[in-house]
Amino acid sequence: MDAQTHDKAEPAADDIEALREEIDWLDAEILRLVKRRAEVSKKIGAARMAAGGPRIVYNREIDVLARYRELGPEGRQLAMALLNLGRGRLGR
Ligand SMILES: C=C(O[C@@H]1C=C(C(=O)O)C=C[C@H]1O)C(=O)O
Repeated sequence: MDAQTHDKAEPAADDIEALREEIDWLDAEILRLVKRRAEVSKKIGAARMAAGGPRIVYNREIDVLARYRELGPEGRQLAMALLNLGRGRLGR
């Protein structure tokens, strides 16, 4: 069995617990990064608005949407959720 075949094989029941641990770790990392992203985005928005700039910079948001395009419709939803989280109360 080559590495590729092995990668595509179903995990044995014994592997499930280890894979779940990896998912738990990944979710914790994703949550940490999403929270940090929202914090940074809010900081930029507050600084820009304090300087009299706009609340939203559409060309930057289009770039963000493009980054997630490879994930299809879910990528768009994910990118929109990230952008919305960064707006916080500023965007409501
Ligand atoms: C963070 C910024 O402010 C807003 C938030 C963005 C984001 O969360 O990626 C992108 C563009 C802006 O509408 C920015 O201008 O870079």
